[in-house]
Amino acid sequence: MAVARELQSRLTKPAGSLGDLEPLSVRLSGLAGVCPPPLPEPAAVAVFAGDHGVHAQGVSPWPQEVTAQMVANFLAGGAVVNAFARQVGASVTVIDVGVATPMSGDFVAANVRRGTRDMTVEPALTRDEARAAVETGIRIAEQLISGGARCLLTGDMGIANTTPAAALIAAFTGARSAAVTGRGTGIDDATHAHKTEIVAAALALHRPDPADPLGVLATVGGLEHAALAGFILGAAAHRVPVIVDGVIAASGALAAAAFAPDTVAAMVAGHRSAEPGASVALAHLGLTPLLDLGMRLGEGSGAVLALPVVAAAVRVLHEVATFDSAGVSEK
Ligand SMILES: O=C(O)c1ccc[n+]([C@@H]2O[C@H](COP(=O)([O-])O)[C@@H](O)[C@H]2O)c1
Ligand SMILES: Cc1cc2nc[nH]c2cc1C
Repeated sequence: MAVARELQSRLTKPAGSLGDLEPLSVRLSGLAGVCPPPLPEPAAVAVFAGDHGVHAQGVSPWPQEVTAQMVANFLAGGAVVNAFARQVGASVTVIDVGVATPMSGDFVAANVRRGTRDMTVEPALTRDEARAAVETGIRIAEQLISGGARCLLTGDMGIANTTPAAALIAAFTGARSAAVTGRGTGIDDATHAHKTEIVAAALALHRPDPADPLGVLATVGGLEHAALAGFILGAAAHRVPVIVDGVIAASGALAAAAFAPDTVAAMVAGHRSAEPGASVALAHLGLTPLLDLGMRLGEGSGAVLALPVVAAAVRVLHEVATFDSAGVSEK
């Protein structure tokens, strides 16, 4: 990191003129243990899909079957994340960690159970189920890295999954339900008020202990949230940067940081999701999002859009001339 900072100071640009890209390039040098660090390519998106028992509480306007239908859409290449991934040259891998509807197709089959239990009634998962999903996330990260990926991007699909994301963010940050519960795919004021109460009720029922991340994931989390936590742990363990997408990924990132605080060093916040909990989570992690486009789609869409920004931050260290080499006068 010291070498990267010193190199940044000699490049042909005023110090600090690349804003957040400069500390990002320094951080990625530290992560890789070399300056300049490798370009973040090839890049691989992993979309973890799951369903949620809390859907029965009327927290999302969409039917649960949409999760499986969107998995088919990802596999056919027709979703937004596919279009964005083609734009930046990233691969897309889809993993079923907990979809309720039976499916066939070319996804990674790692279904732990067909949807979580309703967290307002009982723990969403057993500790063993949560652990299985975390381990799937680790395994997917390791497989993508051993296949050559030098940057991982988080993706998620799960109707109603912004509700457990809000509960996880409240549990790990101590924020109130009202500060982290948002409108998800788009709900009216009455449904939003109801969803905020559902999150508060689940937290009051389970009183999750933030020092026990597996317990938090099991009581108020989801299978894709747990898998995303593992995916981030796997990336960090291999010193590969992981671009965190929206609010679901941010809740998984909090779990990863609770398991192993050093993993934050591998995280890059791709964008600021419109979902309020995302900003609460990123602030808790000390991460500044690269993009702020008012997006709230998920699937990994915001992470994929941020990839060229991460690549550009690294490319500066590889290619930009120094004042000395280019014969440019210093101030
Ligand atoms: O990534 C985000 O910040 C984000 C914000 C709002 C919605 N989503 C996506 O929308 C779905 C969950 O929304 P909901 O309203 O059903 O909880 C799920 O498939 C997420 O990927 C994702
Ligand atoms: C259509 C649709 C696409 C999505 N992609 C991620 N979450 C989604 C939710 C819906 C409803």
